[in-house]
Amino acid sequence: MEALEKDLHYYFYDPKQLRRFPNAHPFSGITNLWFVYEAFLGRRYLTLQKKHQGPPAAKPVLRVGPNHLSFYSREAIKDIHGHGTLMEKGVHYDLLAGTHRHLADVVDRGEHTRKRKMLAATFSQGSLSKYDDLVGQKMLEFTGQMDRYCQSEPLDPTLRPVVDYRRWAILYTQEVIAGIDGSTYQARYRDSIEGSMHRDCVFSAFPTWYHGLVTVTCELIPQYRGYARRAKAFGDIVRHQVRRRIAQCTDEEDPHSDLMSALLRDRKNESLNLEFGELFAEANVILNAGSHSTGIAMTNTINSLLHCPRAMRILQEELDVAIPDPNDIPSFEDVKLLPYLRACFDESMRMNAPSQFSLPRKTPPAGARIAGHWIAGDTQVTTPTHAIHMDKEIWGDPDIYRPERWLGDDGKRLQEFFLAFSKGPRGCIGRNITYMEQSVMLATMVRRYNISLADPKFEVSRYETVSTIVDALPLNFSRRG
Ligand code: HEM
Repeated sequence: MEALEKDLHYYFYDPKQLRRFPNAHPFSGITNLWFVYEAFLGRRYLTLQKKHQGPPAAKPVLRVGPNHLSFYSREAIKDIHGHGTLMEKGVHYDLLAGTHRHLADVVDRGEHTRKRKMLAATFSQGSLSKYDDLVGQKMLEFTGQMDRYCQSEPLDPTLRPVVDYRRWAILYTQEVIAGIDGSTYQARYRDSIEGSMHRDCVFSAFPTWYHGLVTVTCELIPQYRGYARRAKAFGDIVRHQVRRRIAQCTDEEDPHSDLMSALLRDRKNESLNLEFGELFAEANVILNAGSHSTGIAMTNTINSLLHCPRAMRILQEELDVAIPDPNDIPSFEDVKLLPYLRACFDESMRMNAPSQFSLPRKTPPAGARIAGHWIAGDTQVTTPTHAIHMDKEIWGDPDIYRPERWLGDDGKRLQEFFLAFSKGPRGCIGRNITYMEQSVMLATMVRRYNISLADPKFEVSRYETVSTIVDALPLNFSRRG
C-alpha cells in the first residue's frame, strides 16, 4: 500500500519533475506493472529498443516506471557508468543481497574498492597464464566428448549425431570457473541459476514487495518453489566447498593460485581473516557471474558464425595459420592476439549481449546531470544495452553480423559504445577470464571440426532474465582434415 502511495505521489505531485519525459507506456508514470509484464515475457530489452528507437521518432529519454528513467544516448553511458560517475548501484542490488555483500552487489564505494583491490591481481591479464593448464585440460575433455560424437555410427546413416552446443558450452565454463574458484562439485547448476535469474528480473521491479512476492510464489506456484529449492541446494554445495577449501589452505600457499587464495591471504601471505559469509558470497557470485554468461556468449558466437558463412571462412583461414595441426589444442597465448577471433566475439556480444538487463543505478541524494538533463536525487537510471548496441547512428548497419567493424582504429573507437561488460568502476572484473575461455574454445572448435546447424532453418530462441538465456542449439560436427 505504502509503495502504491509513493508511486501515485510521484505521478500526481511530480516532485522530481519526471513528467517532462515521455512515458514508455501510458501507465509507466503510475506503475511498474507493464515493465514487470515485459520482464515476465522475457522480452523487456526488445520492447525498450522499440520504444526508444521508434517509429515514429527516436526518444532519447523514457520514463519506464514512476521513479525510473531509461537513457538511450551516448552521453548517458559516460554519465551513468563511466569512471568518476556519481551514480550508485540501485535498489535492485539491495534486494538480492545476502547476509554479506559480494563484489557485484556491494553499494558502498569504500567497501567496493577494498574488495576489488583484493581480487584485482587474480583477475588481471598477467595472471591468466596460471589457468592455462586448467583450461587446456577442460578443453581436452570437451574435445574427447565431441570426437566421440563424430565417431559414433547412427543406425540410420543419413542421420548425423546432434550435439546441443549450448549445454556443452555451459558445462565447459562451469568446469573452468569451478577450478579457478578453487572448488569442484556437482549440481544442477543451469536449472538453479536460470530460475532465480527469471524470478529476480521480474520481481525486483517491485522493491517493496520483492521479498513478499518471493515467499508467496514459493508457497503457491510449484515452478517458483522449484527455483528456490534448486538455488538453495546450489548455495549449500558452495558453502560446503568453501569450508573444505578453507581447511585445505596452508601457510605456504601462493596467495594468487586461485580465487579463494586471494580471499584467504594477502600479497605478504598473511591471513585476511574475512568472515565466512563474505568468503561464501564472493565464491558464489564468481561461480554465477563467471560461468553462465560465458556459456551464453559462446553459444551466441557459434550461432552467429553459422549464419554468416563468410565470417566463418575468414576465421577458419586465420586459425589454420595460427594452429597448423588441427589436433592441437591451442593455449590462450597462441590465440589471444588473433584479431578476427576477438572481433567475432565482440560482434556477437554486440548483437546479443549475454546480459541485456539494464544494470540499474540511482542518482546520488543531491541529484546529478545526465546527458544534459538535471535529474533529482534517488531516481533509478539505466542505459538500454540492446538499443545502444543496435543504434544505426553508431553502427551504421547494426542488424548485420560484421566482425570487421571491430578491426583497426575504427574498432577501438567503437569500444566506447560497447556495453556487454558495462563500463567504469563497476565494469566486469572477469572480462579477461571470459576472453581466455572463449578464445581457446572457439579456436579449438573451428580449427578441429566442420560445424553446421542440424536444421539449416533453425533460429535460436532467447529469454531475458538477469542474463539473456539461450535455448538449445542443435549442431552437427565432423572432424576437419
Ligand atoms: C561473456 C561473459 C561475461 C559478461 C557478458 C559479463 C558481464 C558483466 C556485466 C554487464 C557486469 C556489470 C554488472 C552490474 O553492473 O550489475 C559484470 C560485473 C561482474 N562480473 Fe562479469 N561478465 C562476464 C564474465 C564474467 C566472468 C568470467 C566473471 C568471473 C570469473 C565475472 C564476474 C563479474 C563480477 C564479480 C562482477 C562485479 C564487478 C564489480 O561490481 O566490481 N564476469 N559482468
